[in-house]
Amino acid sequence: MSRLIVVSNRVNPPSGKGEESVGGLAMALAAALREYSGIWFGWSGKTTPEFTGQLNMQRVEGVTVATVDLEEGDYQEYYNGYANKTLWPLFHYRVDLTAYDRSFGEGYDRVNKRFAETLRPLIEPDDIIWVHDYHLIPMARELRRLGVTNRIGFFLHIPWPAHQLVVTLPRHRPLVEAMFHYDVIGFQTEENLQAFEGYVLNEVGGEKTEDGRLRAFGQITEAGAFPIGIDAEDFARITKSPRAMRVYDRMAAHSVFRKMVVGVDRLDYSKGLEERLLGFERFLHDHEEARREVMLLQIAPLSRDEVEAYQDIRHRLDGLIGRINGAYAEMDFTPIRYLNRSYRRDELAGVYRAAKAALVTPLRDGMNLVAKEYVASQNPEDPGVLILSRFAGAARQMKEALIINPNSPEEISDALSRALAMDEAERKRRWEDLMDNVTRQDVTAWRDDFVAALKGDPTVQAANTETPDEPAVTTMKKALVGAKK
Ligand SMILES: O=P(O)(O)OC[C@H]1O[C@H](O[C@H]2O[C@H](CO)[C@@H](O)[C@H](O)[C@H]2O)[C@H](O)[C@@H](O)[C@@H]1O
Ligand SMILES: O=c1ccn([C@@H]2O[C@H](COP(=O)(O)OP(=O)(O)O)[C@@H](O)[C@H]2O)c(=O)[nH]1
Repeated sequence: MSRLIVVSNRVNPPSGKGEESVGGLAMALAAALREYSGIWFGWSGKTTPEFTGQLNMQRVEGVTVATVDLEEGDYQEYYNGYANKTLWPLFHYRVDLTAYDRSFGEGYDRVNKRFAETLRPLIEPDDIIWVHDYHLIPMARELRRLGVTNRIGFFLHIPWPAHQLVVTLPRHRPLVEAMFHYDVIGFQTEENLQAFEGYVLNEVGGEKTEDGRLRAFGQITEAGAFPIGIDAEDFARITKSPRAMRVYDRMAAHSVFRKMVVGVDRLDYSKGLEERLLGFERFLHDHEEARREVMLLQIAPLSRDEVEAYQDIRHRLDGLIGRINGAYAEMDFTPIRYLNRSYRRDELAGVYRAAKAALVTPLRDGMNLVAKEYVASQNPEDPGVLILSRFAGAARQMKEALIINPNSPEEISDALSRALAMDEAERKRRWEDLMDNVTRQDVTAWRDDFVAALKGDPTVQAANTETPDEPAVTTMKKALVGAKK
């Protein structure tokens, strides 16, 4: 059996203690690799004065984890720079925060080359290689330059933005050209896929082949939508763990005669935290009767805190929360509890279960796994209500959530009052539908669909020839779904 080599900037080996670092990508890959005896390669999270290229190898629960340190300058230009000051804001529609600095692009290319050179000796002829996210778009190009002919796939965890935004990047063309060195490219949603196709067809004169693949820059690649999921089974298990139960009991005891609403997000401007708080403030303003009754617990661990835009949002949130609590707190009641630390997944599961509603209100989000985790930890007999931004990738699947526009404080306020007043029958009906989706489209389905596409499953290719008008990846996924029944 061929090995799976997963490559991502953030590497997060499962410790078995639920103490993994925060972020959906690392959570999902830890779960996806659990059943593969593969290799997980990426950044160690540490920096050194000079790049050594030395591999740190460890074996964790059947997975070989291989990491490399970054040189301090590379970390600044590649991670803080091109990845998080250029691509992240631009791909989340924040041109106003996007830095177009040439040195960042150079650092980005340099690190991708260094990663490829460090990984190269580990690759065996039958391995399949799966590269993740915006930090590593040029990885396949660099590996091909080193003579790697293995199948290589790429999955973008964040949105692919509209054509007009992509072209604001001074070197957008080489970036997209680099993507054509992959055999398969995956996006979170059909909308992201269409935006990518729109760029390829309209900006660089690319075309669709008869079997639905994309041809441009003299290369052919296969692009598809593969919505990521959570490990729903494992989440259900941790929800019943002693630690989750203890947290649930504590939170439930605190909220006797009160209703708790929860938010859990990295402290990131894309998560719509300010807008959420303004919506909550509006709710308190409009619903006098709820003022001593409803509290918001917002967990927001710090993220990318060397980047100015993250420091700015942190300061703004501190001010806003102070203002709202100052206006609406009582001597024995504070409406917003705000925590800048991270919690273990089992602790989160207990908190989610105790919350009558969850506010997931990003302004843009690739997927948002918190939305799925909230659903997976509910009590089927008394489930809470998910309030979800239409701009999260998750909204494409989770149609029975209360879908809102996060830019509107009134919509957030109205959704809150509707959620907190919703009768049990409606809550159950909505939850069952959401849970069905979270369970069916879980992380295993995501991994298996992508890996099957990357392997170019021959039975699926036969299916393609029968329906030439359909994109190959779509046909492939249909065949796989059929096979699983
Ligand atoms: O690695 P960091 O810089 O600390 O950031 C954490 C991760 O944030 C982003 O997560 C994305 O992936 C999730 C899973 O697909 C998805 O649900 C979410 O919408 C995305 O924002 C980032 O894309 C990852 O690379 C980071 O590791
Ligand atoms: O204190 C925290 C806050 C968040 N998370 C996890 O971080 C992930 C966040 O993923 P999501 O897709 O929602 O957003 P991202 O941070 O990747 O943009 C989820 O699995 C959360 O359970 C965590 O483990 N502890």
